Amino acid sequence: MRKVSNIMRLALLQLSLSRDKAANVLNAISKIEMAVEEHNPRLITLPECFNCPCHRKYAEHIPDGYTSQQLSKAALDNQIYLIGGTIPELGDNNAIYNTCTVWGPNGELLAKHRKMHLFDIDIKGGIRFMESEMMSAGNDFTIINVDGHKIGIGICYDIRFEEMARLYRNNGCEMIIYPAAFNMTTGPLHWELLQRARANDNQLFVVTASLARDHSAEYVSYGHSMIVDPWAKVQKTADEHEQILVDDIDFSLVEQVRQQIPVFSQRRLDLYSTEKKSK
Ligand SMILES: NC(=O)CC(=O)C(=O)O
Repeated sequence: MRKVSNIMRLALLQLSLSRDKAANVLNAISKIEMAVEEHNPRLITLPECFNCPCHRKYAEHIPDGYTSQQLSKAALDNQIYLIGGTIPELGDNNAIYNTCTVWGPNGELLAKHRKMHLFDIDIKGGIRFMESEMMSAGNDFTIINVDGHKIGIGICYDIRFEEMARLYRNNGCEMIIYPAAFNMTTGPLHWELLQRARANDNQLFVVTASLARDHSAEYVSYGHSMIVDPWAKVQKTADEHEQILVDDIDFSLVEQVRQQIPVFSQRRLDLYSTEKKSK
């Protein structure tokens, strides 16, 4: 697809999470409207688990469930591309997935990405989390095309897996978007580091949208939604509070860094490789 423009305006919505799922969806919709009215972005991204914790009791079918229908309408009403954070998806097999939906300006479901790497960690004196006790892992990579620009989708813990980002780069992506919610143990240590590492390794934009921090919540999110450019520079970042982060992406930076530091053509593929396996 022909590139319409090298500049794309993004809005990242760093949202608070209440205990009321419908109120969380309404909050997202009103922040989408606010972002569009004030900044006219082409693409808006919501955080991981933006409407509820990832539990079976909240799970919905996609695209027929309540949240999907609201996101579809919001994309259509506001004529935007919408990366719909994540919601717990009830799959046909009765399994639950942590799933990101992607909506086009006509309200159509362009893609859904099921978190591929489940967040199972046990840090002594820090956080223990076993996502696989509730959720199943997705098996598919997701690349969308917005105005001729290929964008890969990952979810939170997926960012730790360099091979996945590399595969997106190898398939032509200029950006990877991760709806996310790091925590107060790993956030200060790894949040920015991982984004800059993925951006640097693959010479593309890395974009994250996080939940806002709430110390009274069972899971305390780190916040700090971020845009990192292909030079691995933090282009823009939020603090920990609920907010709308807006900036223009200049995709010509991708080509610029790839030309000036041509690591991809300098790789020794005669000695090593990273390939997608067929199922
Ligand atoms: N919450 C996650 O999926 C990932 C995370 O917090 C981390 O990798 O650290």
